[in-house]
Amino acid sequence: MESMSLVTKDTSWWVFTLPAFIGSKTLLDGYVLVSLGLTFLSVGLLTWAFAPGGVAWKNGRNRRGLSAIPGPRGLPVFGSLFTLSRGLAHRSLASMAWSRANTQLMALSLGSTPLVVASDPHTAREILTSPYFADRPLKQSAKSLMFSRAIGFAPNGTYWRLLRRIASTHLFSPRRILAHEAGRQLECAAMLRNVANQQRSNGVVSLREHLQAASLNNIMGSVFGKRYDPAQDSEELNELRDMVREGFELLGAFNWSDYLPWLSYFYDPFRINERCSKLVPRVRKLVRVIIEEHRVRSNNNKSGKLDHQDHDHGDFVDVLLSLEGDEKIEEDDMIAVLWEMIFRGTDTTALLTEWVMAELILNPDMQEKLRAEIEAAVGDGRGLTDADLSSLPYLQSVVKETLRVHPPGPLLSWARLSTSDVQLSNGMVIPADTTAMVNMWAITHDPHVWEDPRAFRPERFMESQGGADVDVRGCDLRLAPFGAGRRVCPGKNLGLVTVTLWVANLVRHFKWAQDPTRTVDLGEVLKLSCEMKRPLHTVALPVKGF
Ligand code: HEM
Repeated sequence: MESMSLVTKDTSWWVFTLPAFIGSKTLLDGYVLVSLGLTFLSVGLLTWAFAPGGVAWKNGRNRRGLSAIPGPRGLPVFGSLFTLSRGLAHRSLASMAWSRANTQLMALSLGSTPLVVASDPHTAREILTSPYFADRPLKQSAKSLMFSRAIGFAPNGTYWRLLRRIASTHLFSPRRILAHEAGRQLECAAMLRNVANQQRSNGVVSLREHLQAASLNNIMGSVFGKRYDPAQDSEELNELRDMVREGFELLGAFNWSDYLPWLSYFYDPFRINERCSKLVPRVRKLVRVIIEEHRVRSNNNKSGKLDHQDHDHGDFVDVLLSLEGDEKIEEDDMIAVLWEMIFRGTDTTALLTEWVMAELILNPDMQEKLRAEIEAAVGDGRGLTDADLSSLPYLQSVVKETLRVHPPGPLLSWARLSTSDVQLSNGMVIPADTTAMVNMWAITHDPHVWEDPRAFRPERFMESQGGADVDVRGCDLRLAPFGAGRRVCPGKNLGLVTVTLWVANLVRHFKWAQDPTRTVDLGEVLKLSCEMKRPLHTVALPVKGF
């Protein structure tokens, strides 16, 4: 689709035609280089001087509606690339929007890419729910890693709708989430045991490693029907972990060439292309083996060797393999879809749980209150189930407040792309082929939207204490950490139920306190998601009776 050419189109033609055109044998001719440099500089300066929003908004692109879209000029040629390429972009963009009073919409240039950022709930809703913003710009790394064929980056069209429908019915529907409850419980029990062992032997617990292991195994269970035992499957597990880590790095890395395509000829500090092309065959190999195992099992099943309960409790691979007719998808597409699920499902769940636990360690009174609520609900010593979670309002409020203060995707992780001019209710028009971001962090930290936004106060969501009843799943844009509209996160219910169950069990079984040698630090680092800069180290004292 044409709009997808934003960062992927081939721009190499000029390297070969330009020398001939200006009568020189080589591009490295001194005269040519100086002329090119001067032309480049003048065009850069001219467009910069006359374009609010920066170079990518030249020719009045930001003035198509009744009101112009305001924004900083940024630097010639680069625009605001430096603001987004390092540090905490959500915070820099929020400060910029607040100081310029550009919260509704702010125009920026990322090299040659025009970008708008919404930092208020109303405009955010208009963008996220518009059918003309149902595409995403495609980063080079995502394309190289096959994500253009997976749900998150596939362009809005028949193929994407088919994938969404299959995933909603067979992976994320309430019935399927319930069917995988046993797996969640299993991972949770293993995590609690490992935490207890580490506390016993080391006197402290590095919680992140336990959360990441549980998260990966949990998603592997629902998607691939495969759970790893670290003692027995260490080789395959290490390979999988290594691939996931490499993929995260590649997708999360800021690739300058996405915005300045000409840079790719001489500047690729992270060796993104080279690393992607090494990773893809490894992914294919691993996923193909698992698909083949499923094929063999399914053939045996057809000949009556396996029982039928597999159909109900089957995993996502079984589902994809069973598709027929128009719904049948190619093996490479299947690999892309399955691979994406591991990516999306693993880090978000682990890092959100880590943020919740960090806040509970810093607020022991809240931790105590939560433990008391859980005990009152399941004091008879039985295990907590998914069904118990909805009747624990304080637990729900703690998770919501964490999503507000530490949204895992502060810029909603994946931007949107306009496929035609979009008229907003404030009179601004966002032109076609514009990348749009919603700064959810700015919204959840805006004092006009939330009272005392920097304070961690779960009570603000307790209806019994006059708090607000906010649905975080995309209905209320004051707090929409899973996005909204047709591209809202399809894994939101699975993510929420997993995090809530794990937090409840972690608090029920242990009293969590600061490790005096490494106190809790709420510093952030923004990669693919926003995680704690320093992994959480903590003391976990077993609660009597468990
Ligand atoms: C705490 C957990 C999670 C958070 C905070 C989160 C957040 C998000 C956000 C902000 C988006 C972009 C939404 C938009 O553009 O409006 C997204 C998309 C997506 N998420 Fe999640 N997510 C979580 C868990 C999961 C899980 C567990 C899965 C699957 C196993 C998943 C799969 C996806 C997919 C496939 C998309 C792309 C949807 C599309 O483009 O059509 N997410 N997520």
